[in-house]
Amino acid sequence: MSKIKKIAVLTSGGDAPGMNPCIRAVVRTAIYHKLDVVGVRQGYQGLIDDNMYDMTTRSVSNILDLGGTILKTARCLPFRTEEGMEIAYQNLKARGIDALVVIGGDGTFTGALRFSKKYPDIAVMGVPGTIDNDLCGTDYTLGFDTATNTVIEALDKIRDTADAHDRLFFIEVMGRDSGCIALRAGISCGAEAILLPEKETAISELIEGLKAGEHNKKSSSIVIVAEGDKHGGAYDVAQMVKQEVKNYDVKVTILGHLQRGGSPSAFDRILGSRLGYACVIGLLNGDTQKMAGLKGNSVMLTSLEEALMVHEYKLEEDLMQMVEILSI
Ligand SMILES: Nc1ncnc2c1ncn2[C@@H]1O[C@H](COP(=O)(O)OP(=O)(O)OP(=O)(O)O)[C@@H](O)[C@H]1O
Ligand SMILES: O=P(O)(O)OC[C@H]1O[C@](O)(CO)[C@@H](O)[C@@H]1O
Ligand SMILES: [Mg+2]
Repeated sequence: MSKIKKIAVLTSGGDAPGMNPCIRAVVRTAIYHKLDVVGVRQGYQGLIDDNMYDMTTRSVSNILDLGGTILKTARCLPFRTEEGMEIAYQNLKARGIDALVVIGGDGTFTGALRFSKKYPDIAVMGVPGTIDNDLCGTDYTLGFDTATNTVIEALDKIRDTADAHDRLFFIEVMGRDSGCIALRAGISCGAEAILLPEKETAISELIEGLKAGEHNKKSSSIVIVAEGDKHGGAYDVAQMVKQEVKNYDVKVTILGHLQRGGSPSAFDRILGSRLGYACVIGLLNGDTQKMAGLKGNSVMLTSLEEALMVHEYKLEEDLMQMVEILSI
């Protein structure tokens, strides 16, 4: 028999499509199992400000198709301090909350793990909610599929105009520390080259590849630059390449925050529902400091420590090689 009686749920870090279906699943699974549920507004900031409200089954009606997060989110500096964590803990205790579900990325999990080690009497479970797909223990994070599809839609449009004008485009996509969107979107759109934060590409190699494309009578070329690439952003890379590929008219597009918005894809709605459900069942079974993730087609629980290990295995070397071959 579970000791948990009241759980709080929050979304933290960058918003990601699929967070709302996940909140819905957490709330309804908990209520079905006779738990009380509290929604925390603005991530960890809401814990510190005691900005929380009681949720009912109707609090999450008709939100499956909404992007963003009905609970709002934030990047909260005070939660990184011991004092901030203590205030958050006291606010949770005052409300009789004995478990916390956090939906967010690696930063959110780092905070959750620290908090849980300091205050183990509050059980903590995580759902990987970030467009970055930079967590271990899950093949996909919530929002990655929708964001990648959003990028693909934009890239297809850019290819039209690039082709019409015989231009070389440098497109910057999100991923401060993660090249997952860049790689998947690049394969989907036939990018000529992809620059990732996890793997340094020599500018000389990039130029050589673009010149080979020119030689092979390519009319347009697209280079995807993940924002965390070591050479800087797309503007910096374009500047370095420009002098060397004189025949191309060079343009730069930064896709920016449009990548985080929009209605979640079917994949993200289903993933959010499954992972939110699994977190509550985990809490009922006495689990804590774990993340619910998808491996193959199975939902699995992984320790938060393991979830935070390096994600580079998601950028398979053979895929990078394939990009080179398929773009000749
Ligand atoms: N070391 C830490 N200790 C305590 N809290 C932390 C720590 N790192 C991050 N956090 C908390 O988690 C929040 C979210 O982290 P971050 O801004 O890195 O986003 P994220 O969860 O990684 O999501 P995304 O990368 O998708 O935007 C931070 O604003 C902060 O409140
Ligand atoms: O502008 P913000 O909200 O700080 O978010 C930017 C960061 O968030 C992410 O999009 C993840 O949500 C990163 O890829 C990016 O670097
Ligand atoms: Mg992150």
